[in-house]
Amino acid sequence: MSAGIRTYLELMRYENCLMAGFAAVIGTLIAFNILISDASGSYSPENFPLFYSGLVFLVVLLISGAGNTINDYFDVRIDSINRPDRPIPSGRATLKEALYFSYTLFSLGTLLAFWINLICGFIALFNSLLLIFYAKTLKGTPLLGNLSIGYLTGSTFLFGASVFGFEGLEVLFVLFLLAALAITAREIVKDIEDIEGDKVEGADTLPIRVGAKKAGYLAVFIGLLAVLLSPLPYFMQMLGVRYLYLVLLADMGFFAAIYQLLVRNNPTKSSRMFKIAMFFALIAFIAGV
Ligand SMILES: CC(C)=CCC/C(C)=C/CC/C(C)=C/CC/C(C)=C/COC[C@H](O)COP(=O)(O)O
Ligand SMILES: CC(C)=CCC/C(C)=C/CC/C(C)=C/CC/C(C)=C/COP(=O)(O)OP(=O)(O)O
Ligand SMILES: [Mg+2]
Repeated sequence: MSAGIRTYLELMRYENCLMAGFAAVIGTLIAFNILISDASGSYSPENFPLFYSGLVFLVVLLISGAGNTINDYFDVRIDSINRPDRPIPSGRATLKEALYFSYTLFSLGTLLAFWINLICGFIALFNSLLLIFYAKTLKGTPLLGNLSIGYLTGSTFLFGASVFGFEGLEVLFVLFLLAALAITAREIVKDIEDIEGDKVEGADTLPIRVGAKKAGYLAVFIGLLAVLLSPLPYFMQMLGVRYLYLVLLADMGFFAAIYQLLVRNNPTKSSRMFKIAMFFALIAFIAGV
């Protein structure tokens, strides 16, 4: 029986896609907010690009969904050990269905991105190719794979800001950096969580290369760096004081994630706490506009 809608949504990991799309629109909002206060006066409050913001959301939703799907396509063997309940190893979706679905999403997302402007189009094209390269090859490269996902997720903010061309890109670099650091730390924690299945499969991840303890210390260092830099958007006057109060809540979540990893030696709970903290950080970004 062919895969149903629910299975395709599961393949996309639609919750991640919604969060990524939301982050991209926040990037558009924050860039616009900064550019309208710019002395040149080339932007005014009444001309917020609502239609293009919808396109930004849709492009990121499609391309991140494509990235999750192609990831499961190439991970079928390792997932049959670590995640046997996922759509492909469980038999609810075939490899061919997943591959065609992924390429359809990549193509649609990239075409829509070029509709916005050339910078958006080239970011979408580059990210699509990187997601395929990650799933096929890069994932098995210690740390480089983690950094790729960090860049890709952080790039959602840059993508949203690139609705305004290059000037949008430079104002959102700090948010890109914060997200990239937080996600990279979480990706290392996820590799610590998957170390047994990865060993059986002969994968070459950072925890397998240097040991779970040292990999954990690196994840903690990167996570703490993100927390230390988190007040920057306020002090750089990109976001208001509401951001500062709420991001301190998110920072407590990051500390809880670090506690779960270092003290309780629980990478599963740590990974989940990282994700909750990132969600609060997203809320902080929007509250700070
Ligand atoms: C310190 C500070 C203020 C950090 C900012 C953190 C922040 C706002 C991050 C944004 C993260 C974001 C845009 C997430 C979207 C969801 C997503 C695509 C995450 C990447 O997930 C890849 C992961 O491997 C999926 O795994 P799983 O969640 O287990 O399915
Ligand atoms: C900005 C634009 C146009 C696109 C960005 C698209 C985004 C947000 C990509 C980054 C996040 C993402 C969707 C990554 C997909 C690849 C993925 C699931 C990586 C993690 O996979 P594994 O390392 O295999 O771990 P699990 O499969 O166990 O989660
Ligand atoms: Mg995978």
